[in-house]
Amino acid sequence: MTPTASPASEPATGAPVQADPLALALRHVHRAATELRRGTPVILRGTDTALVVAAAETVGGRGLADIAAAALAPAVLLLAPVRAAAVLQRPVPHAADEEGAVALRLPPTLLAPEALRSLADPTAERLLPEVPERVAAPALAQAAIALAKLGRLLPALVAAPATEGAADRLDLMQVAAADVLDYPTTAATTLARVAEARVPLEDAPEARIVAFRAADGGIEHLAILVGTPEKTAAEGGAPLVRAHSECFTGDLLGSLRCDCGPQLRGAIARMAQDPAGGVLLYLAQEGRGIGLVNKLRAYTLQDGGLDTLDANRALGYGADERSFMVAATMLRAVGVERVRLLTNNPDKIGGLVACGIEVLGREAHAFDPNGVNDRYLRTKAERFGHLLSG
Ligand SMILES: Nc1nc2c(ncn2[C@@H]2O[C@H](COP(=O)(O)OP(=O)(O)OP(=O)(O)O)[C@@H](O)[C@H]2O)c(=O)[nH]1
Ligand SMILES: [Zn+2]
Repeated sequence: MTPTASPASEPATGAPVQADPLALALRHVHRAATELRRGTPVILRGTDTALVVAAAETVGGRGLADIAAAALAPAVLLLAPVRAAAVLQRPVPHAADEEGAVALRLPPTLLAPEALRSLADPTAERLLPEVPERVAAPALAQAAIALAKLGRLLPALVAAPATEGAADRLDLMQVAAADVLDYPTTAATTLARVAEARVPLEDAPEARIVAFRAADGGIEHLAILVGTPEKTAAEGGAPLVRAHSECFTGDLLGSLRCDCGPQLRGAIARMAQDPAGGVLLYLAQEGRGIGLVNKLRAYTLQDGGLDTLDANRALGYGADERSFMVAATMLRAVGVERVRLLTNNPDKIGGLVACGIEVLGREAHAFDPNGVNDRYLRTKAERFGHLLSG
């Protein structure tokens, strides 16, 4: 740079360079989700409304004071329908839905960090001083629930319509509700290759790892290329592909609660034996997209009698929060668009096909129950429709 040149972010005229709008939207949403994780409120903006929200799981006295200072009307608690039904101790219409938000009035006894955590978390339930009453949900409630989920927090938020100028006055971050709702799709479409290396594996000496990062700067997804799948694809063939969602407990620690560890190692070994080679997509979608902390909570609920699907719903999450658009984008980036898919899950086939990947066939990928994961595997077959034979 010459001494007279403008900074790299500005052209010679001095006018600011227009940042990529998609990258900007992602960055805002990512920062807003991080604010919620810290217990700081953020302001969601619609076309003509604004909602100040904080996560019930993390908010403290300071955050609640900011909400009170920003609010046009008393704060309510937003919950996913299934969690709301549990708190109200009665069915709520559409409580089986995984979409939607229910609002509860927050009397002063419940507008306190401890009580809010009890309302949010079915694994931390204590006797509440009173049962709250249902009220109409404010505009943008659905985007608030979506933002908490993106932060891998319990989908439970303190919320109030915000006054004009509250963001500047209280130094709170603002984010467009539409950007929050579009985030998963936008993040998947901005994935880019950022690093690549040869990594010989015990079961697959010819392996390479390619790392992908979305424009939000969030956690990376990995593609493990075994053998020469790109060559197979270039010649019109279909390599083996597995879309494997991250499982810290199963993949890394050898947890017996699931079948992820054997599926991961088994897929790599199988690809190494296949002349067409393979691609294992290691997707940062821990716990079917609910995150590790919530998966541990789901395990606690499963030890109390719920199965894996109902445990997710009791936390306020859907049965499966994953999108396979990330997987499709990565496959396209490595030149593989026709695949033989290693899976038992028909939703993965449908998800990839919907994103333009041609699935020529399914290869069963089932391992025997281990004495601990028997119920988990049974639930996957009975309630998720997993196919357990070729
Ligand atoms: N929420 C939740 N997630 C779990 C539980 N057990 C395992 N998981 C997660 O489920 C994901 C495993 O899914 P996959 O093996 O990729 O896929 P699948 O849906 O079982 O389909 P397959 O391709 O047949 O294996 C990982 O992210 C695990 O962390 C559970 O009890 N609750
Ligand atoms: Zn697992």
